[in-house]
Amino acid sequence: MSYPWEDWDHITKIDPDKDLVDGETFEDVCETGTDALEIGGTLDITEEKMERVVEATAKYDVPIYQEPSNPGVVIDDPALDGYLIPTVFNASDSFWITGAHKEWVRIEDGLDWDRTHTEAYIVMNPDSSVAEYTDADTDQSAEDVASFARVAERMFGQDIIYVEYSGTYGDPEKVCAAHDALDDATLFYGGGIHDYDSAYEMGKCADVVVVGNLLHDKGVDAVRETVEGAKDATAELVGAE
Ligand SMILES: CC(C)=CCC/C(C)=C/CC/C(C)=C/CC/C(C)=C/COP(=O)(O)OP(=O)(O)O
Ligand SMILES: O=P(O)(O)OC[C@@H](O)CO
Ligand SMILES: [Mg+2]
Repeated sequence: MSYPWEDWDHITKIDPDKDLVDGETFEDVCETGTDALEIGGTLDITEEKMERVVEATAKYDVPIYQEPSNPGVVIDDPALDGYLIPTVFNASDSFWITGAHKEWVRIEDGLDWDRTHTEAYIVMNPDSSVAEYTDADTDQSAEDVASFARVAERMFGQDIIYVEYSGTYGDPEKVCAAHDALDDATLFYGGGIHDYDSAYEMGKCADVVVVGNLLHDKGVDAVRETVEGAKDATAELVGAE
């Protein structure tokens, strides 16, 4: 089975609780060259805020995926290409591994399984909201991260492994270790990507880099630079094969 993210280099993550930079529009976001939009955040997300972003982005030619942080914010909108449902492999509370998922399946009838996919998160920044929220054990060596990645792919059949440093730039050695541990799964990296060089460096390790805060803090020109960094990293890797 092949999946769209196998061809992506760059995702822009839009936090529905945050504004775009003054004067910028969702059309500008879609014109950065990013391969997909992921809509989600950890704090203060509501269905209404989600709907607003989906409505504003649906008419452009970039795929849009909802990334819900809890079952209560999932929206049913045909404009969505799909749902990327996190599961946190290093959460201390099993609610964030399978518990929330069980609740979701219990309360919703008729889930659209064809559009529902999971992301196996390894949460690495202890100061992020997502680490606090899921009580993640972020003290993981490169070997630990690689082992989590391998477990996620080989034992739990995950197609997306996500090394998450939300809010801070991570350790490329750990991200590369995760990549080396995978056979076919796609490695997402997110956290602190802020310019061409950081996107290029992480793009050399991860298959897809995810850019979040930069969009809301610095705007679309800064995001475009990260798209270029991520694409150049992939082009060089392909050229070297
Ligand atoms: C079963 C369903 C439908 C949902 C459960 C989904 C789970 C397990 C969520 C766990 C938390 C998680 C991994 C959320 C994804 C979104 C994310 C990482 C947002 C970024 O978080 P931060 O940047 O730390 O938060 P803020 O930007 O909101 O401060
Ligand atoms: O906001 P930043 O630090 O870019 O992180 C992106 C994303 O991985 C957050 O879930
Ligand atoms: Mg954030």
